Amino acid sequence: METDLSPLWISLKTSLVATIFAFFSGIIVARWMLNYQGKGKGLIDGILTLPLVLPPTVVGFLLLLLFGINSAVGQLLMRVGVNLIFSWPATVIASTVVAFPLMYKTVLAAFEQVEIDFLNSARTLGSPEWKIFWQIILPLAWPGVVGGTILSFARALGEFGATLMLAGSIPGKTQTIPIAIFFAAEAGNMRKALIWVLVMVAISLGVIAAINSWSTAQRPSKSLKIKTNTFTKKLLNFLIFGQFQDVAISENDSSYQRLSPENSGYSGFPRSEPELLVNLHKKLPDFTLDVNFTADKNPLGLLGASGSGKSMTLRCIAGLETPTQGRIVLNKRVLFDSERGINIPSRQRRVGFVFQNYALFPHLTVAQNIGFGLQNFPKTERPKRVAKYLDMMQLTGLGDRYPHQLSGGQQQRVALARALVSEPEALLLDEPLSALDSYLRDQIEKLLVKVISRYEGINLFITHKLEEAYRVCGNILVLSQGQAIAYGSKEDIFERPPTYTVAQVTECKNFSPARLINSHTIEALDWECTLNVIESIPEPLTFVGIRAHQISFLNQPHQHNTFPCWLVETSETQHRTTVYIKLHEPPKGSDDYHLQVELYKEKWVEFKDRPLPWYVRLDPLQLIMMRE
Ligand SMILES: Nc1ncnc2c1ncn2[C@@H]1O[C@H](COP(=O)(O)OP(=O)(O)OP(=O)(O)O)[C@@H](O)[C@H]1O
Repeated sequence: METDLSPLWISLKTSLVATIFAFFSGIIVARWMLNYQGKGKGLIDGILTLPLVLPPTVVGFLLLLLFGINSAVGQLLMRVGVNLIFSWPATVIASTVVAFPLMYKTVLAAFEQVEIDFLNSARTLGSPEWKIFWQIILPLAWPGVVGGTILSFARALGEFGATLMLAGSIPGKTQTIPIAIFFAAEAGNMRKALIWVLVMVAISLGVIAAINSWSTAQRPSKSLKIKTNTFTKKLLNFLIFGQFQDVAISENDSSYQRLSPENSGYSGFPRSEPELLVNLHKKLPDFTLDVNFTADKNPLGLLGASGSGKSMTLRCIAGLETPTQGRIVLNKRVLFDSERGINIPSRQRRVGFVFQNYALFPHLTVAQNIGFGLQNFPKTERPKRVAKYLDMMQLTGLGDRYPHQLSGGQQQRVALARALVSEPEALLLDEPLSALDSYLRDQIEKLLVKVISRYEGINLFITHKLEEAYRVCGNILVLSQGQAIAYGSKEDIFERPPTYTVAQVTECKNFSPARLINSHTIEALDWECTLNVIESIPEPLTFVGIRAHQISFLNQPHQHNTFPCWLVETSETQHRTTVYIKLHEPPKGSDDYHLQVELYKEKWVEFKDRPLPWYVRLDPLQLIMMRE
């Protein structure tokens, strides 16, 4: 008996075409839903997912209502001579409708998994949203897209109820394998049904094997190790550098040596003194940011406790967050003005951003990462610029590696090169050294200081390390609970912090409430002493403080502001000892101390065995008088 193989071909043909439709529509709709923030998002998502949860016969019935000859669509199609019902296209429609939600849901989930910092990073590098989608979101979500495609194919292949209702069971025309199995079994032809069942099982096993192999391929992406094949790499080269072949990036390229701002093709860098004016008000549910400052060529360090609003300030300047009110002007260009309704998108701000976690694109090589921000530059110039910055950041020879093949320090330098390569007018660094160990930190900090000193734009630098801020920046802005509480040269901020909070943020350890006695004398209430002062006393005086390393011990009480003291306890780091002391009388316990003094170990070893009491001097020149 000759076997009619038409159900196999119809099934494969239908599933394939339905998968192609589901593939494109799923990606397009998922992309749209990713950005859609309007009303009814949940409802729209529910409607799009409905065919996944409804019984297929219900879907088939609804499709009949939509496309049947009595419906508006059916009537319209009839007028042009098309009757969809009980035709092969009807099998495709039914399969597409049931396969679509699987594609849409899987792809949307994959899109949502792409880290927001990758997208923000691409935005600050000047990429429009459609490029970000093609070059970042889609490649990173690709394993999910493939998984969704395989699932959609499997669902389309197994479709039965909706197809039967809309397309019927016409052998050689609309009869698919699942329908053939049903009718064979119903007619008592168990042998025929079994053969189709075995065919289905074989195809299903093939699909499961495909899903498994893709899940395995997807797993490395979690550790950001994306496998990129040669074709993908070339394609990305084409998208980024404008050429398919591997981009020759060599520091020996003579044309690279000739590159200078004058012949670089870029003419946008302002020749006048750079200036950034920031006046920001941003209201969040549990936090309000209110800062107002200017920055010039001198690097500005942003200091403040965790959650004080440092990152939010940088993100508003870069256009990654929108202030509720305010104005941001960079080199006379208004980037944001709430009153005039101006909000320049991030990609047009010409602001380079280095993220705390670097946000290097894991599927792009080092050269492609650095070249990502150069897509508006002439094609011939891009590799030369990349080579220049590879060299500047001591990354020569690493252009072809992927981020996961680099050390933390190398990744940091790539992030810096990527932010700088297009010569932005401002460079914003959000704790750029925080992920490095102390050895690398020192090395990269030196490089950073060198690079920043050559950089001609505005530089804002967030750090939690005071020494780092002191070494890298000329000016300091101190934030506390969303407010700028001090702003000035680093010397002023560190030597004369105006308030208790600024002194705390700049790591002053010793404080006492204080009261004015006369223009040269104050009383330190907690320390139970009277102190002579030299500097002018602020009004109203509330606190006096002194930094732990600026307190000295004497052998004899022979000067002003010298008091007998007793040792309470000590704590040690590898080079320094912190000594806790009680003034005027012996301590009653380990918490009973007035001051902490920091000494180099050698000095402490010299001193520690001397008989008590010792004498401690609070130098009038080192006293910090604060208002609050
Ligand atoms: N998208 C957001 N929605 C609501 N609140 C937010 C959002 N982003 C930040 N915040 C809040 O804004 C405040 C400031 O956050 P920000 O990240 O600027 O702090 P930070 O000073 O940079 O802290 P850290 O030093 O820990 O990075 C925090 O209280 C934070 O919870």
